[in-house]
Amino acid sequence: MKFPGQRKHKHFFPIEARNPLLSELLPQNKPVPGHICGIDQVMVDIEAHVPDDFLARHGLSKGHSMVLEPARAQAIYDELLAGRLIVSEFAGGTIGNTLHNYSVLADDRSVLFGVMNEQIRVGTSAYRYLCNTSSRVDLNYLQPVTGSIGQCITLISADGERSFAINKGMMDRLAPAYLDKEQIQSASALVITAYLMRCDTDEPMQDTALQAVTWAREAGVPVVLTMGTKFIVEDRREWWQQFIRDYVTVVAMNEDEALALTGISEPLRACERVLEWADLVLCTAGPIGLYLAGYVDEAHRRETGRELLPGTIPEFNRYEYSRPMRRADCRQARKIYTHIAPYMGGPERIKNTNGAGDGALAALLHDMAANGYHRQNVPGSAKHRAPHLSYSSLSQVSKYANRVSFEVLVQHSPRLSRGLPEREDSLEETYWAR
Ligand SMILES: Nc1ncnc2c1ncn2[C@@H]1O[C@H](COP(=O)(O)OP(=O)(O)OP(=O)(O)O)[C@@H](O)[C@H]1O
Ligand SMILES: Nc1nc2c(ncn2[C@@H]2O[C@H](CO)[C@@H](O)[C@H]2O)c(=O)[nH]1
Repeated sequence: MKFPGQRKHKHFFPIEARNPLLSELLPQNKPVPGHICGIDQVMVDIEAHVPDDFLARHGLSKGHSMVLEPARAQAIYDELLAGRLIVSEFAGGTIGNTLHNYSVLADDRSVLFGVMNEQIRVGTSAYRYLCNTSSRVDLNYLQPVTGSIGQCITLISADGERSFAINKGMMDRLAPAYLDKEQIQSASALVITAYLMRCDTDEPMQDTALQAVTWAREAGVPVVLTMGTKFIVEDRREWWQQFIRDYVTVVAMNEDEALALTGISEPLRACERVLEWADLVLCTAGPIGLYLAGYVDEAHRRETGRELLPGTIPEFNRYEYSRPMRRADCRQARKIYTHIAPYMGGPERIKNTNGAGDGALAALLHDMAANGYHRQNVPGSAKHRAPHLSYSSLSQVSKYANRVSFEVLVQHSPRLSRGLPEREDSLEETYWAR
């Protein structure tokens, strides 16, 4: 596994160096490998650039994701095709993107649970999906189906905002029998999306997701939930709050989803509320940057070296140099927060914002998985005197997450085509320099 973020040499993982002392301490000479698991509605993104009246004409809501009747989705597709407006067909799905980006950033294995066409012809959506997925994403557990994976018509407006119209195909047909308990219970994290819960009542996806989170919870594997779109949350706010209380360790959302979930529009206050139900919160806020919120035990808190920030919670970033912990692992839990403005003030030109949030989450997952990996391989390290959720501080993770979002904004697809530049050897120093 690569080190999360790009740091100076002194911070690099010692475990790859084959330290002879370490080899004696550990029964095995090879580092124990880690992995993360995710469940997704397997789909491709079919991207087209359209004026806003196109969305209005087709009854689509800007910025959101709607599942359409197949005939309606087909009509949109045909119109785009006739107008030669389709620019690409690329692997998508919010969890597929997150796992792919995780594998690219961490150079580590991730396991995707989902469906895949039993027979694949060159050039079809299923073929595109496989072509555009990192070889570090393990696709061996996919459930074969007769029928197609989903198609997500991704409509990009002039301002870079994206709206989704989905032709679901067989994407919600994933049955619990195609999960692997052992893989889930030995993972560093299980990632799911709220989208999984909007399947039809006769489709198994919701039950499958519930089975997976139950197994993860049983084994103490962090469950990471990304909210998807505000509409899913708005419809069942109480249900989601209870779901998070019951199963979820980390919530990832943008400020609209935060509002839908908590009724609070200010991201910091919304994060504070979500901390009543979960242990760690990532809230992206477009051009405002992003917030991370979590808990630390008073005995392990670390004060920031940056200036204290004003906000609805005054000096909220005071302990942002702390590494987050589960609330239940703290003797005296304290809420901690950090905020970071967009990397380098944001890109000069945003290609499209699709997947910027997924990118930030992949970075957070990388740091969490790195912590598990390090704990397994160097269990006696001072880093693990307390059970932290991440390897780095809240502040450092936010920089890394933001840096990855930036990389997604300046490229075309939500999936990273390569990792971050190796020579960016210190985030601290290069962070604000253009
Ligand atoms: N207009 C912008 N200018 C500068 N940075 C931006 C802009 N939009 C997004 N970002 C960066 O990308 C991150 C994530 O963006 P955003 O809040 O739009 O995610 P999202 O809505 O969850 O996206 P998606 O659902 O497509 O993955 C932000 O925290 C910020 O760092
Ligand atoms: N799993 C899933 N992903 C979606 C849905 N709608 C949009 N997305 C994905 O969200 C990604 C951006 O976050 C895009 O690449 C889309 O493929 C949905 O209903 N389910």
